Amino acid sequence: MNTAEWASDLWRRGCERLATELPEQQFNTWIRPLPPATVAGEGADAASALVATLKVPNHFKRDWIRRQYAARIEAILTELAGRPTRLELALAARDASAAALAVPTSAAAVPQQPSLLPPEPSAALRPVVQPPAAPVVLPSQAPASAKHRINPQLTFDTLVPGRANQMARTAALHVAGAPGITYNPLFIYGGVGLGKTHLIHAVGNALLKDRPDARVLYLHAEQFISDVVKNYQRKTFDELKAKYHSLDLLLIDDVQFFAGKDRTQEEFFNAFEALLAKKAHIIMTSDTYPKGLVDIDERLTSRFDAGLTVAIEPPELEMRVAILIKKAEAEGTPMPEDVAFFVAKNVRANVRELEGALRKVLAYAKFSHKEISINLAREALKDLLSIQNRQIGVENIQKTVADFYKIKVADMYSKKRPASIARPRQIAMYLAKELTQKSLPEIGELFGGRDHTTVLHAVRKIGGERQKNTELNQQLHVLEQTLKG
Ligand SMILES: Nc1ncnc2c1ncn2[C@@H]1O[C@H](COP(=O)(O)OP(=O)(O)OP(=O)(O)O)[C@@H](O)[C@H]1O
Repeated sequence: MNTAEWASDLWRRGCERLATELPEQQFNTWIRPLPPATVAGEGADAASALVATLKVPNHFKRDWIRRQYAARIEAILTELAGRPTRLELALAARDASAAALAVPTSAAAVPQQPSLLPPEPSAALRPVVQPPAAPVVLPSQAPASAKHRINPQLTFDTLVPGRANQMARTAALHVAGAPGITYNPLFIYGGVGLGKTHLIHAVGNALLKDRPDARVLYLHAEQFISDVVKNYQRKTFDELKAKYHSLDLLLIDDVQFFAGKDRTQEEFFNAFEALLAKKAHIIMTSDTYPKGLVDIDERLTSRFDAGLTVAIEPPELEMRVAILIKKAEAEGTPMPEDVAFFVAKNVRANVRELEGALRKVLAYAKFSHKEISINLAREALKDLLSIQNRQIGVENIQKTVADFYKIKVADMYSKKRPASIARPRQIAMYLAKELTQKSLPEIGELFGGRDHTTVLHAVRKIGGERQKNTELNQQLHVLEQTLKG
């Protein structure tokens, strides 16, 4: 096993272990999306420490992972490697290997001997948990190597509409009907499993239905990165250009993966400009809004934001019910509404989890030869429900929010009023109201004997601000997901 394989294997095993230790939700939110880890020091003196470097896309995630998981990751890697292993969390572009890359400032400035350049830092180590394999579609004119299918199941018809995806769906429908005109680029962001990939496939499918000869390409950002690396190594820049610059519609998933990949960003910038100039449409997805992206060149992020940026939120109860009913029907096993409500009330995080729960219920009904009922669903989802039903306590909310904003838990009960303390306290009150059954006076009591009107004020203030302030909204999502763990 060579060094890269050894490091990759170590990280893979570390992830497997973490996946068994952490609630699925936390693993999926914090560990699964991480780009590749590199490990330095292996193979040297067996007593010396290894340094595992994980690249994280922004300060926010770095701080959270450092506080919540770094010690455990270090302990696991130390055990698996049999050597002390220190964890470093690097903002993608600032680590040494990325900084060492010479980056051409324009396509014309590409070095004459690109093979002398090292590949993108992550090229040697693939992420352990890959993003879902990305189907690609190109019509007949496309280079043969890139001919694959877009997923025909992911259409507007199979996408359940709701408040959570209303804006994004409307914008996507608009683009599908008249690509290249308005909302270009369309930037869709939101948490894991909320339907971003589904939505952009739906645009591709719709356009191809109208115009079967349209050149449509769907790909995950990781594939773009490896395409750039491959073409640089082979010096086939024309192929790269031919593939991307000639499209009518480019659908690119998870652009946060471009963080720190300067050469990739350069090529994407070129493709982006070429496509917009010829009125081809670009739709991107990401886990955060353009200004929240870190280590992506500002000239790119400002362009990302120049068309329309829309969020997809976690689905509300009615939408979750509708999704369950529709998907059960598609499986040929209708789900009674009361059962759908029961499942939807208990599985709240995202659509992917909802699908997982549905699969369990359907399989349970099939193998036990029983009708689908609430009792059957309760039995089928026993493990999941025991986790969900773990009460979220106000104390846990106070601790999580205090950790997150780096204040003392004691400040949650104190009378201190500086904004750096008062605001996290208001956020904790808001979450306490949202995530627990406690009344306003009870919450006030748990926050150092405050009056219920103070709690009400905080709940209204944070609730109102979250509608307008994307950064706050994002932070609240992260806190909610972590607390629901
Ligand atoms: N509104 C919806 N109606 C029907 N199915 C949905 C809806 N939203 C999501 N899904 C389904 O949920 C699953 C997860 O969705 P998808 O892969 O599109 O999420 P995502 O936001 O791209 O997540 P990630 O960032 O983790 O890739 C898919 O099977 C998708 O078809």
